[in-house]
Amino acid sequence: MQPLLTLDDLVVAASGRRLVDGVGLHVDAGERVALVGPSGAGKSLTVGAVLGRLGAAYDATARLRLGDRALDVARPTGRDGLAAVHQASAVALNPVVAVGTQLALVVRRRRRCGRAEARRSAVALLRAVDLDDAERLRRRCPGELSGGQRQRVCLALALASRPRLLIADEPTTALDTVTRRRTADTLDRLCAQHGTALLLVTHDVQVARDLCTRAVRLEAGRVVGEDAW
Ligand SMILES: Nc1ncnc2c1ncn2[C@@H]1O[C@H](COP(=O)(O)OP(=O)(O)OP(=O)(O)O)[C@@H](O)[C@H]1O
Repeated sequence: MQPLLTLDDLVVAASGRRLVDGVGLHVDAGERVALVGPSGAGKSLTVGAVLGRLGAAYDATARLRLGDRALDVARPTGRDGLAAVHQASAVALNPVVAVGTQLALVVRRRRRCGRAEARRSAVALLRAVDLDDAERLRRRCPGELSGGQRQRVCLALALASRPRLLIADEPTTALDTVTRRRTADTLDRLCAQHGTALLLVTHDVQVARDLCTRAVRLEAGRVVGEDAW
């Protein structure tokens, strides 16, 4: 079977330095893979390249495929079926628009449905990420939510497009221990429910073990090993 995502020989350089050197990995449909390694190992640059979001400061080359599509690591186009959530996702929320409205917009873009249906879907998505009292919460702007609630809204936004692959870059790192556990459980349940594949960036081996079945280990910009459990 063809992997859902294949990355081969990723090289990322900036200011004349090779920061990522020949990284390769694959994720099968519905599979959950962790990208682990110490700070500075190249995890974020690797997923940035997969998302085509590295920006002009970097020179990046690789062979990258999503299903049968070849993608360019230097541009974010052609990523249908792929969604991302990261540690700082919450800052990308529009601070002056109610979170329910932001979600409904994504739903409408994807499904071309009416406003009422999009609003119902937005509430359902907020409930799906275990946000209590979704009906009331949808009317609030991001600043009126806690950090953990905002991170869940970001997860709901990522899942609103019904991705085949979710890339989660340290999605729980900024949260306290209890909220981290709850968010990891939600991620686990939602991926299982929808058969969504997961590429999880984490430096927390326990989170990797809880959520994934395989880990690719990075160090100093190179793959140094793989673990499966
Ligand atoms: N624009 C840049 N110029 C020079 N070095 C850079 C640049 N961007 C990133 N780096 C370096 O590239 C290396 C890999 O960075 P990356 O953010 O991918 O690490 P990471 O594994 O995600 O680390 P962390 O877990 O701390 O987020 C780091 O040593 C970082 O300092």
